Order: sequence, then structure tokens, then C-alpha cells
Amino acid sequence: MLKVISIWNLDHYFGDGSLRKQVLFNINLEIRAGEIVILTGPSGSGKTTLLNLVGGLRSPQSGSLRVLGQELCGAGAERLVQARRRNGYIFQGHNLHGSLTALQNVKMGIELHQYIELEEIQTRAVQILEQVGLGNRLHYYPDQLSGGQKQRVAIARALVSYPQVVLADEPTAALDSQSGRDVVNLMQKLANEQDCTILMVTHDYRILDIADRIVQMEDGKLVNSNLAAV
Ligand SMILES: Nc1ncnc2c1ncn2[C@@H]1O[C@H](COP(=O)(O)OP(=O)(O)OP(=O)(O)O)[C@@H](O)[C@H]1O
Repeated sequence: MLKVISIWNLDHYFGDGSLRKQVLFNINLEIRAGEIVILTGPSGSGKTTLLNLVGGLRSPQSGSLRVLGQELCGAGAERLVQARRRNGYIFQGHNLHGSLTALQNVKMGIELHQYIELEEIQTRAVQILEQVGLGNRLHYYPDQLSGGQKQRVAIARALVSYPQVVLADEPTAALDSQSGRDVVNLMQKLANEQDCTILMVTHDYRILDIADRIVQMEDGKLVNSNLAAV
């Protein structure tokens, strides 16, 4: 099956000179199309760094990191920007624009894709907000929505452009147990419908069951990438 993400011998360092510090060590990981992979491990073990490298939010320095066939190691700014545009992102703090409504926030998720007509953008944005159960909250601003509702808007925004890869960093951290469960169920459902691959960082043991595979990190290394979901 097609490998959507292929990582070989990836190292990563922060800082320069005497402050240079290695934070990722010889990472090897392959993720197939449609897989949901959870990245877990102690604080500071390198999960967010790895996720950001896969997303093109940082430039990989050594080894090989291919996403959808594109090599990101050694990629220039332009190739990284293109790579970022192909992914959907869901972060812990939802990162919605406070001055935009739910609908406007979601529309921003596709406006970057200039080949899509304005009318189509509107239709898709409304449709996906209905799918996440917010059809009656289209014109609400983030501070008029609950934490779970905001995170559902963020999911809608991440998935509205039908990305092949979705990267999520602690998407349930700010949510109570029921809202967290609702949010990941929704991610799983939409990902199945759109056949996209999800790489998710989480400490939330309550949601591990949605993973096809759980990958554990410790001190910048993958310690187990073949655990079946619990
Ligand atoms: N911008 C940066 N500059 C320097 N060091 C950094 C930077 N970002 C992360 N680090 C260091 O890299 C290591 C890995 O951090 P990272 O945030 O990837 O871990 P994590 O597993 O995601 O942690 P957490 O679960 O607490 O979010 C840590 O030692 C951290 O201090």
C-alpha cells in the first residue's frame, strides 16, 4: 500500500555552536495511506518536533523525510510552503481567529487553494460544519462557542480542503472527557470518509483506541512503532 509518510535516519538539532542540542535520533517510520497513527511518550521526548518536521513547519536537516512523495530534507522555503498547504492541522488551542465566525474560519481552510470557486468554498464550508454538528452555529464567533465546539470548527477547517494528511497536536488536551471523545470520533469518521492519513500527538490515554498504530517516543528516539491499538 502507498506510503504517505516515509522517514529514514532522521536526526534533528536545535541551537548552534555550544548550544547545539540533538533532539531527534535516527527516526525511522513509515505510515500508509488511511492509517491513524498516534505518537505518544513523555514530555520533551520530541513528539511535537517530529510532527512539525512532517508538516513542513520546520526544515528537516539530515536523513530523509518524504510526505506524499516529496522530499522535505533540504527543501527550500517554497517547497516547505507547498508542503504545508497540502496538510490539515489541528492544534490543542484550536487556533481559530477570534474576529471571524465559525463559517469564515472554515472558509480560510480552503481559500489558500485558489483553484476552488468562491461559491464552492461557501458550499463546502457549510456542509462540513453541518457534518461536525454545527450547522446552527455558522455565524457564531469563537468566544460564543464551547471548547468542544471550537475544536469541532478547527477539525472542519482542517478537513474542508480534503487533505491527504492531517496532523494533530494534542487535539483533546483542553477538552473534558466526553468532548474529547466526540472530537476524536469525528476525526476518525471524517478521515475514513475522505481516506486521509492522521498523525496525532497525544498524552490522552482515553483516545488511544482510535489508532491503527501507536508509536512511542522517549528521549528523541522511537522506542516502539509496531504496537497495535489497545
Ligand atoms: N524551538 C526550540 N528550540 C530549542 N529547543 C527546543 C525547541 N523546541 C523544542 N525544543 C526541545 O526539544 C526537545 C523536544 O521537544 P518537543 O516539544 O518536541 O517534545 P514533546 O515530546 O512534544 O513534549 P510535550 O509533550 O511536553 O509537548 C525538548 O528538549 C525541548 O526542550
